[in-house]
Formats: sequence, C-alpha cells, structure tokens
Amino acid sequence: MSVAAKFREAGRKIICVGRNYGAHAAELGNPVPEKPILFFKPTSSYLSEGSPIQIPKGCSSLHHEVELGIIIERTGKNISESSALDHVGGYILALDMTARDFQDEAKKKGQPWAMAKGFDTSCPVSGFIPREKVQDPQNVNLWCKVNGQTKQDGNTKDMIFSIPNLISYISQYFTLEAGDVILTGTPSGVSATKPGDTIQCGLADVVSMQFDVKQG
Ligand SMILES: O=C(O)/C=C/C(=O)CC(=O)C(=O)O
Ligand SMILES: [Mg+2]
Repeated sequence: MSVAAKFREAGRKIICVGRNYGAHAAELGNPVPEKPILFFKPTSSYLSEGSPIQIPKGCSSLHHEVELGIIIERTGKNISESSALDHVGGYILALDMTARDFQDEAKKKGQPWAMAKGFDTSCPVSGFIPREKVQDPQNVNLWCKVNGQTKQDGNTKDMIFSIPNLISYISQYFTLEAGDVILTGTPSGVSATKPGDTIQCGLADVVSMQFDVKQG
C-alpha cells in the first residue's frame, strides 16, 4: 500500500509538536521550549473536507492551529539529522484543532492534553502532498482565515526546531513507521471559533482546504 493511503490507517501515529514557533508560544504566555514538546492525536481524529469540525461537548473555546504535517515513508529509529529527510514521503496540511479551555484546565491540574487535542474531528487534513510539490518545506507559507478574515499568516522558516531536528529527536524515543505523521506546530494567530464559522487554510499555493464548524 502506498504511503499516501497508509497515513490514515489505525495504528499509525500522529505525533504533534507544541510551541515550535516563538510568536505562538508568546501569544499564549508560554516560554520558548528547550526541547521539542510532543503529544499524540489518535487516527480517529482525522477529518476530510466535506465534513464539519465538531466542537466537543463542554468546550467553549475551540482554537484553530494551522500546521505542516510530515508523512513518514521509511521506518527508522535513531535517525540522524543528515538523513532525516530521506524518511519523508510527503506532506499534508493539517489543523490541530484545540479545545483551549480543556487544555488550560489540564495545564492547571498537571493533567494530559488528550481531551483538548485528540477528540473526534480534531485533525482536519488535506490529501497527501507528494514530496516534490514542496520545494523547501523549511520555507513555506502557512495561512488560516476564519469567515474570510486572516488569522494566521506564518512561514515554516520560523520553526524553533527544524524538520530534520524534529525527525531525529522524535525517532530517539518512538520508532517512526511508514504512514506516521508529524504535525510540526503552529505559527501565531490562533483564535476561538464558533458554530457557523468557516475555516479556510492553505500551504502557500500548493494546497488549501475549507471546513465548517458546528456544535458536536
Ligand atoms: O502550552 C499551551 O498553552 C499550548 C500549546 C499548544 O497547543 C501547542 C501546539 O499544539 C502548537 O504549538 O502547535
Ligand atoms: Mg498545534
């Protein structure tokens, strides 16, 4: 099976990186991390265009976070930074939808972010983007609009930890397998959405996608 079809399979990992852009860490009042901050989403959180993002029950602050996703094609453990990009099969555009109020509560209590980050529909994604369509993944524009108004307008060159650095670091702890996805963090401009909103986002002129928001 091609890696393009494999990444949505149950059993694949969605490894997410947090606070990987200084301006986003600052807008939420967080320090810049010294090492990558990692968390997971389940594959049941994937959502394709045509279906709505559903605000989870009890959430009153659902934030959009537009992110570049890396699709792993070649399995590896302890991958060196110099060979990291050889493990990449392609990319996706993703929204790391975040129940910010759940996350704030979890942070206060020292609890995990699973409910805030992993609920059904929390990972809207584009189709698979072949490697050759993104000439320089470390210098590509990421944008997000809500109801036509620009909220996020960033560039992957502003990542704190680069893509090779992330792949190498993550693979020291988790074997990276074909079909696994790494969401590389969001630039600044995250904001709360409400039922009836439409979120549009894009990766330069390579791909764009649109999702309606409704109450779950
Ligand atoms: O620490 C916080 O308050 C929030 C962190 C995030 O939600 C991290 C991300 O998912 C990200 O930076 O993309
Ligand atoms: Mg995120």
